[in-house]
Amino acid sequence: MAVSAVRCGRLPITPFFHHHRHPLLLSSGKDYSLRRRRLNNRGSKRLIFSARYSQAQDPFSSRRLQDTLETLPKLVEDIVQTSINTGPRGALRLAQGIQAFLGVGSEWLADVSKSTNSSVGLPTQLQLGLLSPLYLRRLFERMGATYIKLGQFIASAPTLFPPEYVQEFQNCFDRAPAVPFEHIQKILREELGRPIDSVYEYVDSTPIASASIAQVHGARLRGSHEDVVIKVLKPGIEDVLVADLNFVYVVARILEFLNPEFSRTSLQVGIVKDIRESMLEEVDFYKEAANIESFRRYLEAMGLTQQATAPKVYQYCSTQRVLTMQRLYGVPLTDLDSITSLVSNPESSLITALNVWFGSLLACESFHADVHAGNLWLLRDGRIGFLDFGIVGRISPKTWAAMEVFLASIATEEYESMASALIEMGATNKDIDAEAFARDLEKIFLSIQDLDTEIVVATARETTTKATAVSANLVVDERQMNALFLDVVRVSESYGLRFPREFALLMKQLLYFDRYTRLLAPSLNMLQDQRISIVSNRRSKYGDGVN
Ligand SMILES: Nc1ncnc2c1ncn2[C@@H]1O[C@H](COP(=O)(O)OP(=O)(O)OP(=O)(O)O)[C@@H](O)[C@H]1O
Repeated sequence: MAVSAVRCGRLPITPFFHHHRHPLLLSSGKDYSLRRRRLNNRGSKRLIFSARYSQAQDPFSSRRLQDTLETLPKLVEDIVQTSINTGPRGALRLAQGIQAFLGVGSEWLADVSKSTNSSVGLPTQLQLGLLSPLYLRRLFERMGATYIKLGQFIASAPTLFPPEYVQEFQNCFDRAPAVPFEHIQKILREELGRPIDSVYEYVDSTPIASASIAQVHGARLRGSHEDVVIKVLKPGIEDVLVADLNFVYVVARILEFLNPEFSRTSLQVGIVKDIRESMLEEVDFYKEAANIESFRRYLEAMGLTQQATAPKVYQYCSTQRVLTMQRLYGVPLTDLDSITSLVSNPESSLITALNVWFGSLLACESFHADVHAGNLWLLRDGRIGFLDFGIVGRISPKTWAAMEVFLASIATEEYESMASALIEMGATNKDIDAEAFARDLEKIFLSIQDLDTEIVVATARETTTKATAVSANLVVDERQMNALFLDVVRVSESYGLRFPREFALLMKQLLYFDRYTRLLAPSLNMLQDQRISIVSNRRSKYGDGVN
């Protein structure tokens, strides 16, 4: 089926939240586009929810204050112990931190002086100083590895952080200056325990990529002459991580001390533990290698190796700090021009990628939780390539079953089942008024009509019949869609629900996929298309499911 779409100022897009109240079916062959812009002021036009927000107890009531003071000695002891563990690397990191702080501080001052020259007052962004989402994000980028990951974690955890921060941190990019090649060579020699040229015919001195944690170089294996890439952990990164994670831990402890409500919002146990674990996993390439291998086993077991692949890992030249893997050749799935030169039907490549990924949610021990544009490729041989298994998630069948109902309910606009699916997923010990919850969810989705919307008309030609069907979709832009999702989370939380991290990881992933869909298959509705099996029918066939 050939698909083309009318561009309406932006890229032709199809919504993930397809709103079927609005489809506009037109007579065949006639392209039509309509742009609809309505007042879009979500800040002032807040929805009124019937939920009761639980009143946090005053943290400084006399009883509470007494309790809090009793925990002070433990806090001081913890902080002292953590500082001792951090050692001299703490001082070095502090110096780097001050440098980053001064850098972003001077950017802020420059912006303030520009604003004070204008007649309009100081924007809120500037009033908040370095704590505003924008400057904090810039500060994090300058602070490197831990903070960039922390920033990306904030972006992927709308259940835990304020929406303005979640949105701003979606722009938190992980690029870092390359480490000189001599340092990389030294690490390779030490890790391999033998001369580099006994393992590789050559290693390209110019890196393919350099991020905060690792650097990637192209190479060729001696003997088999296979093309590989070597991912090398940057020198000293573990020290930086230990110092930073300890610092984050201390901050969390202090926050918890000042406001014990934090412990209930799982800041302490949840966030810090999660960041600590997932970051420490990312600096252990044995873990990444194991994730890749498990994904390859899944492809093998499901007979999907003709459709998709992940790079083969060469164990004999991989260690905790060096990962040697098969070099894949292809283009990122978002590079439309290159993709159309490789395949005639980008839509079917996208459908394959979606099916393989959805299939892995339960059939594989872990799912790839970071399939952003750079990590999902269309290979020269037409297969889909999955890269970078540093961040993975694990989902229980119970959560996924509820997630399936939730996704289906978005498509069918059944708010009762949406409410019960969310209740099923979110941990709570309260009794929830499911009906009121469903009504509040409905309000959110009805509010989609207040968004800056656009109708995209797609013509889809059935190649066999040559008939042309024209359909239209109401679309919302990505940020607004995030806002919509955040509204769902916020109203759910107002009913006392707390979602597991995997819920946020899944939603983030769906938003990435939505972006690919808009680009490659504008008339495809990911949640409704029969060719995409979101509802896992393969679950029982491969025994490695997680419980
Ligand atoms: N097997 C491979 N074949 C070809 N290129 C690769 C391969 N693995 C990595 N690369 C290249 O190196 C880049 C960075 O690799 P990878 O994503 O694994 O590292 P990272 O440090 O985790 O980066 P990020 O977190 O930004 O994705 C990829 O975007 C890709 O261009």
